[in-house]
Amino acid sequence: MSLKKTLTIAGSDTSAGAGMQADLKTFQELNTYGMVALTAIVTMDPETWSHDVTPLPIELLDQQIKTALSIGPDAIKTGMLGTEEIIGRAAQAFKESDAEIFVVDPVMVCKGEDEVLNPGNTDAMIKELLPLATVVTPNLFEAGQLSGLGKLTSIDEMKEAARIIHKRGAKHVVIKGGKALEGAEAVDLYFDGKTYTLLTTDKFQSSYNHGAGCTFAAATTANLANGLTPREAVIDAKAFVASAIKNGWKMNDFVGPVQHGAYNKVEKIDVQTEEV
Ligand SMILES: Nc1ncnc2c1ncn2[C@@H]1O[C@H](COP(=O)(O)OP(=O)(O)O)[C@@H](O)[C@H]1O
Ligand SMILES: Cc1ncc(COP(=O)(O)O)c(C=O)c1O
Ligand SMILES: [Mg+2]
Repeated sequence: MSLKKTLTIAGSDTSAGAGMQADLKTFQELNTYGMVALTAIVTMDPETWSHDVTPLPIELLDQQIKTALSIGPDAIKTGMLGTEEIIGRAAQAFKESDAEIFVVDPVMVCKGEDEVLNPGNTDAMIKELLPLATVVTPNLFEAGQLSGLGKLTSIDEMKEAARIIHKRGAKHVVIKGGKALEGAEAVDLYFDGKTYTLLTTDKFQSSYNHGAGCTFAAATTANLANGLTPREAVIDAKAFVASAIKNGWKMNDFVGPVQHGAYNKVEKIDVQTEEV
């Protein structure tokens, strides 16, 4: 059987819990052939863990995309894009490809950093990426930005944001309440244009959750490439990332990555679904 091919257009997280490293590990765990077009390299100061983001020359991104498209990805995912120009290139890459699946993880901030990567990016994401997205996976903050509603604090507000983001063109929307929404459970909201469904697991006490968002979107991408419906793909991705978070580990005094292989190698976690 030939493997489905999954391409991520994303940044490199040198600590390797998030970014393209998370994507490739997840693509591999879910039996797809993972490929990368790299946008930027993120390094961390060992003393403070503050992040430096160094973009790659745009010509080099163009060359990578050309190579990757010649191999014929079945599904394309975006992660950290960083600039409006790169957002435009990612949209163009999907349009030029034969892929029918486009998963947009609208990365605006890194966990532990409160600085938005580049405020102008939000408009470019709305204009260029949302109309193409099969699934978009904002966290609570990003959903507030993409919908224009600002800070979201309740399921009702998440529903309103999902409706607006869907209207802006994304076919399926998952707003990750995750770590940011108060409560004893980790609740995400899935909207397919008709029905709102809450996806819920226990909220694990782990603060070793670096890379959770990338891992969730990468698992969604691989699941779609492997033929799951969008609803099945996001429910299974939620189970995949829940195992990864529960089994996250302490890397140093600043950060702990998720364990990308925990779903296959340690335990599977139940996801409750409820229409609201
Ligand atoms: N403590 C936790 N326990 C269980 N699931 C979590 C926890 N924190 C986040 N998640 C889940 O991990 C996924 C990524 O969410 P989140 O960490 O909010 O995204 P991001 O990394 O993009 O900010 C979501 O499915 C979310 O519900
Ligand atoms: C290259 C890169 N992409 C994406 C992210 C976002 O990671 P998360 O999955 O924790 O939202 C980070 C965070 O450090 C990163 O370095
Ligand atoms: Mg994220």
